[in-house]
Amino acid sequence: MSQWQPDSWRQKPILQQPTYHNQQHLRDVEQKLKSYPPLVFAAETRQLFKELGQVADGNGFLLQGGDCAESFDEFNAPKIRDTFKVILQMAIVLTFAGRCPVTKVARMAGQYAKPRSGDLETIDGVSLPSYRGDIINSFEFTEASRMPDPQRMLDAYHRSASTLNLLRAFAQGGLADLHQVNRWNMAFVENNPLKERYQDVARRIQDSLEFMDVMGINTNNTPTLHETTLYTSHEALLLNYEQALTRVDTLTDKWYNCSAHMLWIGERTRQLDHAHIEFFRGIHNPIGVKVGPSMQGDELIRLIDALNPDNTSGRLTLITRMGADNLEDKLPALLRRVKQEGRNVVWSSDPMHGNTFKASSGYKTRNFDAILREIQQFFAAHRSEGTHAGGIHLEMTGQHVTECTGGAYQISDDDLAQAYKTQCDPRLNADQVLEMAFLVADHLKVS
Ligand SMILES: O=C[C@H](O)[C@H](O)COP(=O)(O)O
Ligand SMILES: C=C(OP(=O)(O)O)C(=O)O
Repeated sequence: MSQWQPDSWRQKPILQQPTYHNQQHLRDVEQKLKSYPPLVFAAETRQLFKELGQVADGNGFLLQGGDCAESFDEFNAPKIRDTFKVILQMAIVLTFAGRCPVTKVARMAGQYAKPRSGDLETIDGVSLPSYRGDIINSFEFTEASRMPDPQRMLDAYHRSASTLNLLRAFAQGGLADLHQVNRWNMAFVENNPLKERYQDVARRIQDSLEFMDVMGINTNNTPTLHETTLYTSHEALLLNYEQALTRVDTLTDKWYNCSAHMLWIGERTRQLDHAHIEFFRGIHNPIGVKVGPSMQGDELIRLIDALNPDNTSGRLTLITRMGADNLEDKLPALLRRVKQEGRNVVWSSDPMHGNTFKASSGYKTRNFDAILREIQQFFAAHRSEGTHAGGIHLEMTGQHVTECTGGAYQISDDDLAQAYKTQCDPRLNADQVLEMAFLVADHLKVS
């Protein structure tokens, strides 16, 4: 195999990239980004690697979630805070139910590039380049807005830095206090139409916290009760940007992509002889790869070996996104094969991307029950194959959008128009995603 360099991907075929018209501008932006500070520190990514190693070995759970695509226009503190809060609320429920550590990884602070099914979008007979995420072009449907602009990489970098700064402040500065997080959960349950269903778990968490208080285990003497660690992640799709933020760690002399702690390769760009696999094989971060319903056992083993030749636990997370109607058919054989071949991976379920459809109202949506069904089948498949259902990966927001149908508030096709804000795929809203956590908790208890 030829020698890896941060730019060796440039010799390979590549999909889902923009065509920049001003190549000099592109080079200038790349040079500037290269001179900017890294967004994360390599030692932090090694800590995440270690935690994911425990998940791969069956001793933990990965909760990964956030926007489908972060947006430059919706870049504000309440939005960041609300998603942060809801991730913590979910994590407390899952930790309690699973009796195991939950590693929290946000799709935030860099989730700006989107692969698309088509290169063009057509509205009223006018065809323009598809929106590919704010790091590339703008959502507005005009010729100028849809033109890829390298400057946007710098804008994405600065927004990612600010987002990360606020997340770190929330994580260490008091907003992550477990008592506080539990109060939010109690309020969620109290107001939920299906509160009887969720009350029991919420009350038992409350009792545990009260018991710890009585025993003198409190925020004054136990940092884990008022601080947390939230890692960041995104799809490393736009390799010009990712390369510019890839640096040699001075402590280990190894290459790390310092744009986020964890990066993943999408379903559409994971061809073995293509650029994304080449780029990912050389970075030392923990990485993910999406696994859709077309994946075959032999191909999966080749993919695992290309990305994790040393078979290190924690390096590779396989994020399955089969669709609720396909999972039972497709996943068990892959679980069996990977187990037989002794490969160490984290198995995580993305129940969103295989369950998208167009509602009668015309909106692209997903239904709560299909999402839940895919997660239930994921747990069932792991139970029957004797493997570890290691995590979930959700497109979600802490805000009260109406993008996915169903849930306790029974969002219907006709309700979607009320607050449909996503620029790409539909997200579970704050209530739906918390309900999901309470329902997933039932599975963690028995798995
Ligand atoms: O998030 C994933 C993809 O970017 C998205 O599903 C593509 O959507 P499209 O099929 O509308 O292009
Ligand atoms: C594009 C995504 O998913 P997939 O590659 O699975 O379609 C995503 O998670 O944003």
